[in-house]
Amino acid sequence: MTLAPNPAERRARARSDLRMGVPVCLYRDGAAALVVAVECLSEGRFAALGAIDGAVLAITARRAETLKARAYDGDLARIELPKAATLRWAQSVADPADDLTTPMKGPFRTERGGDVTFHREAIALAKEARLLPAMLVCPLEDPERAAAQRLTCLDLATDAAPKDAAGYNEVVSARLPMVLARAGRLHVFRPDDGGEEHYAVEIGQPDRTEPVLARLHSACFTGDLLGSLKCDCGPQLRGALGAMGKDGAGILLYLNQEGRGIGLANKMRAYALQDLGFDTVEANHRLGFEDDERDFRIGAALLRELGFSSVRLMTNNPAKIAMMRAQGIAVTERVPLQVGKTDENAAYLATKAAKSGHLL
Ligand SMILES: Nc1nc2c(ncn2[C@@H]2O[C@H](COP(=O)(O)OP(=O)(O)OP(=O)(O)O)[C@@H](O)[C@H]2O)c(=O)[nH]1
Ligand SMILES: [Zn+2]
Repeated sequence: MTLAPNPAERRARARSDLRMGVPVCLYRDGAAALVVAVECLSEGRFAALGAIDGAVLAITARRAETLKARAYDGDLARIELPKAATLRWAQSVADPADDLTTPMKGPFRTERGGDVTFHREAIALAKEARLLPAMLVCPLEDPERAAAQRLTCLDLATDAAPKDAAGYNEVVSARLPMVLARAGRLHVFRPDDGGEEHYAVEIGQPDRTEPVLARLHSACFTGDLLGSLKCDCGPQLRGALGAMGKDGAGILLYLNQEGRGIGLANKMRAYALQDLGFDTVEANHRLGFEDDERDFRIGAALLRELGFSSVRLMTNNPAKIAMMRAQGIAVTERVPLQVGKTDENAAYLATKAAKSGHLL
C-alpha cells in the first residue's frame, strides 16, 4: 500500500498550513495558483506574493456587498491589488473591524470573466479552517516551484472539497454521571478527514427501535461554559440534559461547530460588530459568512453510528428538522426548547425568529 496522504488528509494539511499563514498550491489541468489566508499573512509573504502579476484578493459576495465592490462571480469577488497595496490594506478588506472608522477603503476594481475555480476553492478552504473568508490568490507559472519549497499542493481533480460528509468512528465511550442525568455515557467520535471531533452524551439505555429524545447542540463556549447572557445556549444545554435525565433516556449530540460553524475567533469578531449595532445575521454577512455555516449532516451521521434512525428532536430550528429528514433520520416530533430568555438575548432571539425561521 501507499503511505502517501489521501485527498482528505492532504486537505487537512492545507487547512493547518493556512492557519499558520503558509501558502498552499492549488493546481488543475496545467494551471496553478498559490493561495494564502489574508488574516494570517506576514509582511514578508505579502510582499513576495503581492508582487506576483495577476495576484488578487478573493472575498465572498457577502463581504463584497459591505465593501461596495462588484461581485462578478456570483458568490465571490476578485479584488485587484492597487500598486501601493499594503498588508494593512489587505487585512482591512478581509476584516470588518475598522469598516466604520475607516470607511474609505475603495473604490475597488474587481475582475470579471475568466476561471474562478482556484478562488472558489481558496474561499472554501478558508471557511473549513475557520478563518476569515478572504484569500490572496496568485497565479503560478510553474507548480514545481511550489513543490520545491515543500508547500502543500492540492490537485483539484482529486482533492477538491468533497461532496459527501466525512465518516465518523467512535474512539471511546465511558460512563459519565452528571448532576442533571446520573445515568450518562460520553461517546467521542473522530472524523476520517482530520476535522473536528464531536461528542454524543447518551442518557440511560434508549431503545434503538423507538424514537429517542434527542438534541443537536452546537458548541457555544461563551454560553455553555461562561454563562453568557447574549444567547440561550447554556440554558438549552442544561434544559435538554435535564429533560433526558428526567425521562431516563435520551441522546445529546454536542457538535463542535462553534459560532454556527464560523469558529470562536470569528464569533467574537461578530460580537464586536454586534456592539456597533449590527444584528447576529448582519454581523455574519459583514464578516463574509452566510447566516449559518454549520453542517448538520454530522448529527445524522452520529445518530446512525449509535444505531438510531428516529428522533423526537428538541429544537426551535426548522432547518435542523429538515436536514435530519433529508439525511434519512425520521423526526416523529418536535419538542420545543424555550428556556433562558433574558433582557440581553431578547433581540438575538427575535432576529433568529425573524430572519432564520426559528419558532418562538
Ligand atoms: N455566528 C454567531 N454564532 C452565534 C451567535 N450567538 C450564538 N451563536 C452560535 O449559535 C449556535 C447556537 O446553536 P444551537 O442552539 O444548536 O442552534 P439553533 O440554530 O439556535 O437551534 P435550536 O437551539 O435547536 O433551536 C452555537 O454554535 C453558538 O456558538 C452569534 O451572534 N453569531
Ligand atoms: Zn450561545
